[in-house]
Amino acid sequence: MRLNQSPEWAALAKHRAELGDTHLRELFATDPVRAERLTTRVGDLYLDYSKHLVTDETLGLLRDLAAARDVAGLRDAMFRGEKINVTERRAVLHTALRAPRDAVIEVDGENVVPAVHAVLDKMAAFADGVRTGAWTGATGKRIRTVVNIGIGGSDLGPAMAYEALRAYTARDLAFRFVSNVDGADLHEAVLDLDPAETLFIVASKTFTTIETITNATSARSWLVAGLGGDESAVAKHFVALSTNAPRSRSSASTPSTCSSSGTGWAAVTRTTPRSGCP
Ligand SMILES: O=P(O)(O)OC[C@H]1O[C@](O)(CO)[C@@H](O)[C@@H]1O
Repeated sequence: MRLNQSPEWAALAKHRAELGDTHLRELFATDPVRAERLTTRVGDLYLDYSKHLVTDETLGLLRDLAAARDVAGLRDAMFRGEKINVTERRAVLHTALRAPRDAVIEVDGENVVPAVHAVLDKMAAFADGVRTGAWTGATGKRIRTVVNIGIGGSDLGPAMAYEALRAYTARDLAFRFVSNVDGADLHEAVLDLDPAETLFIVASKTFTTIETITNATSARSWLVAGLGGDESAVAKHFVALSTNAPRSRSSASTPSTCSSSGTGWAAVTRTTPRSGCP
């Protein structure tokens, strides 16, 4: 049964209609401790839903809906590593990405935490190299601008992380995000950049997304043209962020890029054509 056809959904919709034009001011006036009652702490997060149009009845109806859809059961299945992503038939282990090194999270009987940390370590080592200047562009110049090419979650995710952690970014590095397949987006993003100082991150979970591959291919042409036609320069200016290691390795835009062991954990790593994948 679809969510919006369930009796619990209908009860919520009816309740919403009954609330009508009730104003938050009325809810605060009739319940002076509302601000204390309808707030909670979860770890570092302070959640304040007192300023939403909710009453005790609303919360009860929401709980009924969650119970009817087995949210708690699915949450537990997620933590157990069961394949609750039914469209991709895979586990949804965002929890594993945040787990400490010594945690044990099993998928199909295998603890995935070491694989996650191996990828995180690789990503950190690469990022450190860019920040310190140990990783340079093909001409030996330091990387000054990082351009993320991706769409949907592969644009919003990196952009959100950048916005959230902006205060901690290296101030001698600039970051740009290209997602629109309209060539104007990439054109404007690289207009004032020196290819010798530019690193492209091609972010795509599947590495099959037409907009991203199109933009990456255009970026590659811009880079090679800007560096005097030197195709080998691509290896120092493109990395892939993907769960599809084979595809990202063979991509024309990131021919020298390796992902991790194909474990399904997103990886951003690279190598030179000479050294092969680590
Ligand atoms: O990361 P990918 O595989 O390039 O996909 C990009 C986006 O395209 C979608 O698959 C569909 O819009 C989104 O779910 C995803 O964020």
